Amino acid sequence: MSAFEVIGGKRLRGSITPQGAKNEALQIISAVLLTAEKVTINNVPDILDVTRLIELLQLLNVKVERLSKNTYTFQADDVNPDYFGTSDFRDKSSKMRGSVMVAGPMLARFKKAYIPRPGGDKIGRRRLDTHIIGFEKLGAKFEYDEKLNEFVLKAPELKGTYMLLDEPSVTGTANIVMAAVMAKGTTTIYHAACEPYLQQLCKMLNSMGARIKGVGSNLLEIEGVEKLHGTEHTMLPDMIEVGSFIGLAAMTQSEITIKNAGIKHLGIIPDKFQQLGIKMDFRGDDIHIPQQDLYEVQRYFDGSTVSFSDHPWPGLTPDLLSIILVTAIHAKGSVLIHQKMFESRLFFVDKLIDMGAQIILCDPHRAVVLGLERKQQLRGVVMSSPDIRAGVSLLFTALSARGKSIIQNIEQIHRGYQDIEDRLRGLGADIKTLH
Ligand SMILES: CC(=O)N[C@H]1[C@@H](OP(=O)(O)OP(=O)(O)OC[C@H]2O[C@@H](n3ccc(=O)[nH]c3=O)[C@H](O)[C@@H]2O)O[C@H](CO)[C@@H](O)[C@@H]1O
Ligand SMILES: C=C(OP(=O)(O)O)C(=O)O
Repeated sequence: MSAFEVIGGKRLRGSITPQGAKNEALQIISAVLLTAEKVTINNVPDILDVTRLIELLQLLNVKVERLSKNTYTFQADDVNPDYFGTSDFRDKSSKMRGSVMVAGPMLARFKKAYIPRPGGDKIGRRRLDTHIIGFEKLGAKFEYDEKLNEFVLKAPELKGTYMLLDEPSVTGTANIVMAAVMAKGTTTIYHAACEPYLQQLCKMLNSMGARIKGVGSNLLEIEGVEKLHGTEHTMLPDMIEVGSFIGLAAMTQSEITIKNAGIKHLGIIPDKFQQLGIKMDFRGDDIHIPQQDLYEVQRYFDGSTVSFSDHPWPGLTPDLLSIILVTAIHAKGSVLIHQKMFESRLFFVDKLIDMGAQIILCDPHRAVVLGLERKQQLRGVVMSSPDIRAGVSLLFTALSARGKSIIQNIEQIHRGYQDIEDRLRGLGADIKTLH
């Protein structure tokens, strides 16, 4: 297994361009199964989870052509649904969360779907109830195979209906939308997730002939159509990468410009980093972060301590809380980080404490960070990346620490960050891979 070796404490400088969005890519690439016609997708991030999903589609007999590093065409005109339900499919699905989203399109087009236990980050319970209940409401029958740990769904006919989701699950909403676009009649989904990932999925489906209204809200109305046709779609810049790079600039006291950041799709993300005291200028679609020796955390109007907690869109995405946590380590002031959705995403603070950070883990969901105000430096240590966002947070913390750090298990980071070593080196970081 490879590791990064990082010599920290250097200021970085330059420009960096975010990749196409990981979590959008997983939805969009699954959606190519909904038509027999050709679909062209631009700005596909070259990351492990995407490569694995594309491999899964190829095994389902989808024709895949790579036109350039980040542009692909897909044609699902001769799909082999028998690959579903094989042990190879189960094995490959268990390596990423995104695999769960081939179920919606398969159900819509081939009347049958298998959902083995998906992979993805081990960050707490990640139930699939919203997906399964949504499919059931559309008319699918399911069985759960306890031995194989797999849901088997059958739906000779999907029928539109009203549903109020138990929670606005991101992948769950995407799956139900994809199952509903060719169902008979109208499907109404209330309490739907509405992240930019979903807005982009709906936009793409509408350009394929679907009839989805309410895009961007938590009330979607989908009028079923007979069939969908081909299209061309371009992925948005990855908002989690944009947030990550803002944190990196501040932590390493660097001047960095994030090019083509997709500012209008970032929602509350820039405001949250501004609350940490980080200055930024918006120049067209670029975000310029000036070099700042110290940033001071704001307080609420009543003078109380600021807390950062996750919330479904348009609230703060849970995927940025680990980055916000490590960014707060060097700040002037204290913050509470409250990770509501996942119960195992904060344990990586152990390693940060080893490095010299002042953090109190109150319980699995809450941590208080007492900013060091640049009065103390962090020291490099050997650590292992537990999940994708904690991994990149540890990497950036290592770049802000004195001396050498080793970050093991970097496959977790490569799941979601394209060419991260080269891109950081382009900013002047001292980083190399140890094989
Ligand atoms: C491939 C992909 O797109 N993964 C993202 C997707 O995962 P994913 O779609 O798996 O996440 P879900 O939206 O289903 O929910 C994640 C967890 O949060 C809980 N939950 C969810 C909504 C809510 O209002 N309250 C609540 O507690 C769920 O029970 C679950 O345990 O969305 C997550 C939440 O933004 C992100 O962290 C993941 O990066
Ligand atoms: C939790 C994440 O990914 P996944 O859902 O693919 O595990 C993430 O992208 O932060």
